[in-house]
Order: sequence, then C-alpha cells, then structure tokens
Amino acid sequence: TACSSKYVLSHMHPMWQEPLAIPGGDRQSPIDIVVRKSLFDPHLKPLVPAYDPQTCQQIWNNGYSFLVEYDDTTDKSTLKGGPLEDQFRLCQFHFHWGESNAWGSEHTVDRKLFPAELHIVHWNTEKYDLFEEAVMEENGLAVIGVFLKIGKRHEGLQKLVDALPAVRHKDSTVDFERFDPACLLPSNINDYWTYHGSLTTPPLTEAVTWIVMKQHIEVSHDQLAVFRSLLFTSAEEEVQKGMVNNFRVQQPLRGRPIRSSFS
Ligand SMILES: COc1ccc(C[C@H]2SC(=S)NC2=O)c(OC)c1
Ligand SMILES: [Zn+2]
Repeated sequence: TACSSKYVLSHMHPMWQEPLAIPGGDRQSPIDIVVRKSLFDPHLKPLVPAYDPQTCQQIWNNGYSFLVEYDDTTDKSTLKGGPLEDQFRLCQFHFHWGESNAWGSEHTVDRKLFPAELHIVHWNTEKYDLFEEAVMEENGLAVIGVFLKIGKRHEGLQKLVDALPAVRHKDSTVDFERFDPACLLPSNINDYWTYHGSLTTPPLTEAVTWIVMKQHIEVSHDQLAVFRSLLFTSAEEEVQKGMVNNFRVQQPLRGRPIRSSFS
C-alpha cells in the first residue's frame, strides 16, 4: 500500500543516525507526557475508529519494525473525531519495543517507560491524494499510540504473533487477512493525550497529530518475546541482528501544548 512504499524502505534502517539538524525541528516526537502540564480540552470529541478487517493485506518486516499493512485505496477503514478536523484513512500499524521489559516505548508518561508501544497510522484523505504527500505536510497524518504492559495474554494479538516467524528477516512479507486493529485498542479510548509532532524515524517530518491512549493494553511475556525473535537483518547478511530497541530517543517539547480529553 502507499504507506509502505519503497520510500519507507529506503528511509528505514536499524539504528539510523539522528540527523544533526531537522527542518523546523521544534515539533519532534517522541516526547515525555508530563501529566500535570497537560491541559484538559472539553472541546475534544470522542475518537471514531471504523476499521474493516477485510482491508488487511500483509505483514512486512522493513528492517526497523514489522508493519501490518492495509489497503488504503478506499475509505473502508477510517479514523475521525477526537482532535481531528478531517477524515483519515488507516494504512498500517507497527510496534516499538525493547530488548527487556524495562523499556521499549517511544513516548513516556511522567517518565514512565513501557515495554512496547503500538502505532496505528492514518493519513488525511480530505486534504491529500497520496500517503506520500500527507507524510510531508502538517496535519497529514494521525497516529494512535497505545502502551503495552506485560500481563495476561492478548487473545487478539496471538494471530499476529503466530505469523511473525514468517517475516523473521528484513524485506520479508507474508499475506495476512482479516485482522481488526480495533482489537488492539484499550477498552476506554475516550481518555487520551494529543499533541502535534513528527514521524519517529526518517524523514522525521512534522506531519503527525498524535493521539496517545491513557489506558494501556496487556500482552504476555511470551507474546512480546516473539517480537524480539525478529531480525533487523536480511537473510543474506552474515551477521544477524535481533530486532530490539527500535525506538527513537525523546525530543524537546519546545513549549508545545499537550491536551487531554479527560480531566
Ligand atoms: C515515509 O513515511 C514514513 C516513514 C516511516 C514511518 C514509520 C515511523 S513514523 C512512526 S509514527 N513510527 C515509525 O516507526 C512512517 O509511519 C507513518 C511513515
Ligand atoms: Zn512508530
């Protein structure tokens, strides 16, 4: 799909170097969410995800994470409401995780680290015709962030976990059908923080309206261990590197407001 274009592949590589200067650079992600500095905004609406599991296409190991990719050529799977003015189209979801359960998330809450973080990526189809356009523009993307904690097994995630060995190496893909990303959302999606930020990998463009869920989801230790069995490296490479710690260092807030949908 557009959102997993070769452009992404060419710009995604493990442990990429942080650029010295970023265009603009005052709206970078991820950040620490300081709860007492967030501002309750009563005008924030409930979030309305409407996903059609039939749009699920494949899983792709792109050498940085694994992406579950959706057909984004129609408006069958959309996100609207919350802080969003426009309608956005689901294109992929992926995760970030650590080598240990002590860290792995990109965002933190009052400096609290989570073992992993889910990103559900959508692009603005009211303002742009292509994902590649949206990714370069302010309000081009909306990403839902969900923290993962180690606890009981996540039944909905298991279908994805079982498919991961088929995409162990970079550049591998496997067909994957009828997966509803809504099953990975917490029970309460009305409580979230929202702020304007960026992609957390190159091109690091400041195109993202972030919607970070207050409530986490639980996955089992064994389920997260399968994420860590993936590799950054392709089958041809002599030295295989485990896909872990694929998160970006935190970025300065630069005075940005963080709004909360709850008081
Ligand atoms: C060229 O367009 C891109 C490139 C990379 C990513 C993935 C990054 S950005 C994020 S959020 N988390 C990640 O790992 C994109 O996702 C929207 C879009
Ligand atoms: Zn991400």
